[in-house]
Amino acid sequence: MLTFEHQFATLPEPLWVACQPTPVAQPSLIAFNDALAVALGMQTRPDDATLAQWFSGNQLPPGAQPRALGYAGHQFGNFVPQLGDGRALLLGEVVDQQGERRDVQLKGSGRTPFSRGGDGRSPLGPVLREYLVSEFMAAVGVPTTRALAAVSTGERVVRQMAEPGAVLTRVASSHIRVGTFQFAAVRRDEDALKALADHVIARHYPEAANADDPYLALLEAVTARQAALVARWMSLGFIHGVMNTDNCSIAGETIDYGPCAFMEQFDPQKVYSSIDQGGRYAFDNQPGIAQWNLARFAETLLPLMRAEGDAVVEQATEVLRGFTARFGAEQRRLHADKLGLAPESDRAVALMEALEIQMHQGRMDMTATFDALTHYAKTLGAQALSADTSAHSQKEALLALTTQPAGLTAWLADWENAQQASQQSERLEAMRRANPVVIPRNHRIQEVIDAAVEGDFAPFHTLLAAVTQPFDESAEARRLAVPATESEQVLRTFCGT
Ligand SMILES: Nc1ncnc2c1ncn2[C@@H]1O[C@H](COP(=O)(O)OP(=O)(O)OP(=O)(O)O)[C@@H](O)[C@H]1O
Repeated sequence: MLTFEHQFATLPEPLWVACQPTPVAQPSLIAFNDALAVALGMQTRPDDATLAQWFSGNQLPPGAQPRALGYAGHQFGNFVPQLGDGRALLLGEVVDQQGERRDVQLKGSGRTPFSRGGDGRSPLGPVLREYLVSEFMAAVGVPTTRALAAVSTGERVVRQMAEPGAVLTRVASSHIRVGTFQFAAVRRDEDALKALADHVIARHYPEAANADDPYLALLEAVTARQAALVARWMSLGFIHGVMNTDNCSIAGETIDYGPCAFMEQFDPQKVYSSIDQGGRYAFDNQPGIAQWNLARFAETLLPLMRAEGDAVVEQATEVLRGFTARFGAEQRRLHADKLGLAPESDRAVALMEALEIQMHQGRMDMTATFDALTHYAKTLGAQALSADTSAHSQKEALLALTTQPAGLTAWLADWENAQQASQQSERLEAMRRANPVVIPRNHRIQEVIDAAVEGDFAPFHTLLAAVTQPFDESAEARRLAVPATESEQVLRTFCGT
């Protein structure tokens, strides 16, 4: 059993509202994440029917006290003072086997006081997308919310057309966002704001409590986590798609997988989301947007900070400026890993910039490029040891990915040079782990959703197995790793609300 606690209930009530889920017609379990359930402390697994009842919201798991959390947010730069959990309910918190607190939340469980005009529901497609992508992120070590369960409701939800409905159970270090702070700040409720900040410090950043100014230290800690997070996204070609302040997690986890996508052909200005018409959340804009979101966070904290007047603004600005250096340091480390270079290599950044130009000009698939480069590095290492001759064919495989082989050949010569000093097996291992074979490609997700809408969940389970073993080199993994052909490409993603 999961033992639910309610630390959030100690926060003042404008920040949350008690609310019950709305039962669904015919809950049926699509997926349950047994490994995560065990990590959360579930010792015996209830049967599927019970899990379907619990994780559709039809019956509450023992101890759960559902709450909708309030939050505000800048959406595409425009401030909305009240958003909140319009289709989600926090069941409670559990302490996992590591002693960490985790929120367990239903998403798609019916209307709440924050629903505005919405129906409180979620279509099946976005539930499967979030399940697949968040579990992939966890498998490659990117901080993320997790998927515990997906349940179909037996009801239809009406969007562009009627679609099957589903409920996702999501687990997070917490669901507190920059928007949660904005919600308290816009009400000028300093007590709620302070209670929230103290709660976050106690839960996520206890070391900040001992700083001269705990709230400045909180800003610094959240800035560090966001910088590290966005660097990880960039290293995988991940485009979040809707980096509003209400989707900027205070715990530094990826949250809200609505219109997200992994870039295939490398393009720094790539946008998938149909609602991101101005390209605000394009691939290369993501670090700057994260910093912008953190500035909105800083604004909410100013009244709590110790210094006053210009001094407090200067201090906060200095911390925000630090984002760039933190992001850069993390990115350098990740670049070195992706290229199979020693972490201290000063050539990683220049080589990566040059490779990005090659990938862009040569219309190269980003994931396939790094996968092929990893293979090539391995054969080069083997060649040095045993005169292996497959390096030639690995190089050919890499060159087959580009429309500009001359440019890539020249780049490879520079890279091989830099590589020579770094051929130890642990470097190759780090390179492999920085470069997954399988990612949840957009067209594969779409295939899974199309089959699931017709009642066939087998493709979902196949893809889930592959993306949660993303470094696997099996034939099935290789099949799912193949980039979309031109006709298969998914050019636009949708919020899925
Ligand atoms: N079908 C719906 N019914 C009611 N409210 C909704 C619905 N879809 C979205 N919302 C609300 O609209 C706002 C923005 O939606 P958005 O898609 O960013 O969030 P979400 O995907 O529902 O939630 P999260 O950020 O927790 O993953 C949120 O307040 C959300 O609760």
